Amino acid sequence: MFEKSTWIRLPRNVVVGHGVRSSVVEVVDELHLQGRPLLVTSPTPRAVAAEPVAADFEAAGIDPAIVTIESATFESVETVIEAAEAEAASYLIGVGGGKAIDIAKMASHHLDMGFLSVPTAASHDGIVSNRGSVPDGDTRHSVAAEPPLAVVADTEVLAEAPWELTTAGCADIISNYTAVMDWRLAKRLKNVEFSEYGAALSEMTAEILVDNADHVRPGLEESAWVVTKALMSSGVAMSIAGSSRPASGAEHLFSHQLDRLAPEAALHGHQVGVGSIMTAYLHGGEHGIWRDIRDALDSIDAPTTAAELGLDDETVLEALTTCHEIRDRYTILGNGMDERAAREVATKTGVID
Ligand SMILES: NC(=O)C1=CN([C@@H]2O[C@H](COP(=O)(O)OP(=O)(O)OC[C@H]3O[C@@H](n4cnc5c(N)ncnc54)[C@H](OP(=O)(O)O)[C@@H]3O)[C@@H](O)[C@H]2O)C=CC1
Ligand SMILES: O=C(CO)COP(=O)(O)O
Ligand SMILES: [Zn+2]
Repeated sequence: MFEKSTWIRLPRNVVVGHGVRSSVVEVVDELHLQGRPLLVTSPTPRAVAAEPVAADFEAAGIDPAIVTIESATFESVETVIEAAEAEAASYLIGVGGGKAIDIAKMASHHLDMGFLSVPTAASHDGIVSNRGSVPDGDTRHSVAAEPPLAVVADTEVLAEAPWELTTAGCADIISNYTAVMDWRLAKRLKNVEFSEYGAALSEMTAEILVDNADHVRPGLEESAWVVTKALMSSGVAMSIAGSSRPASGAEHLFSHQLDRLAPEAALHGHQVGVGSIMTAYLHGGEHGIWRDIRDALDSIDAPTTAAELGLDDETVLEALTTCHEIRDRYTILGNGMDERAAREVATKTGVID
């Protein structure tokens, strides 16, 4: 008897383009959302986009509330839940980078409320996904969360953000190559659930971005357009898979461990990009695709070495040898890397000297 079932949750409206920030109120209206919005933001995005969006709501006769969070933690999720209750909010709007959007997504899941995603940086592929990712003690799991009802991605805002945020988004997409390699390996060795559609979409997204790398240049609004479309596509791959597997393998374990060992040293996307160079080497050896990944990162100005991440060699090696413990996700790292093997892969790929 056939007993499979799946439930793919995706946004109803995705609005991308020049100046669309001013469409947030219209998008809310189109979704028939009633009552008071709570804008969930972080310090810089508050000034860049949350306050202008709040002003648009006021002009439309709607009184919005705003809460600012500083970090991607469960305490921040709690802060937002309390603010939503205290302010009698009816729905949430995450305005910011990955931190603000993840926290809004997770709080709205807990509150059983709708949420909109308004990215201010093309820096991560959680813009559309129904996963939230925050550290939990010594571990980190991406948890099921509310997918956005709608996404409003203003390329003018995204293009004005610091360039390294956009290159971080590119690197988060380029890392899909190794994430899918790890996923296939885990399917073969551990029989983990695998989605051909999720994997194919994730790989195709990385392919299209790399093919369009010439259009990803500082000062070009078109860069924000190209990268944001890729970030959305990667998020849809995660929603199809019902897991972050299409976009998160050992290179993400490496980055999550760096977040613990050297908090705020580098952006999420940049860390996973460097991780991806090394895990591609572990998958394919000298003649694998690690050089293609390094060159693709280099071509869009993303870091390819520990020094460019602002990290010392020992921190990179510690992360490589311990990151398999951070979550129960089988990858090319297996039960962990030997220290000399870690030094060899990091040296051969030029990540450390
Ligand atoms: N759920 C998912 O599927 C995914 C989740 N993630 C998560 O997303 C996070 C990484 O996202 P990322 O965006 O790099 O992290 P942040 O949200 O921390 O943003 C990075 C930096 O950019 C700043 N910033 C954001 N927008 C602008 C702007 N327009 N102008 C100037 N500065 C700006 C932020 O300012 P400020 O400090 O003031 O906030 C912050 O300093 C991680 O927590 C990661 O785990 C990543 C991928 C997928
Ligand atoms: O960053 C992500 C995908 O790019 C989310 O993955 P995690 O499940 O590792 O948090
Ligand atoms: Zn990521």
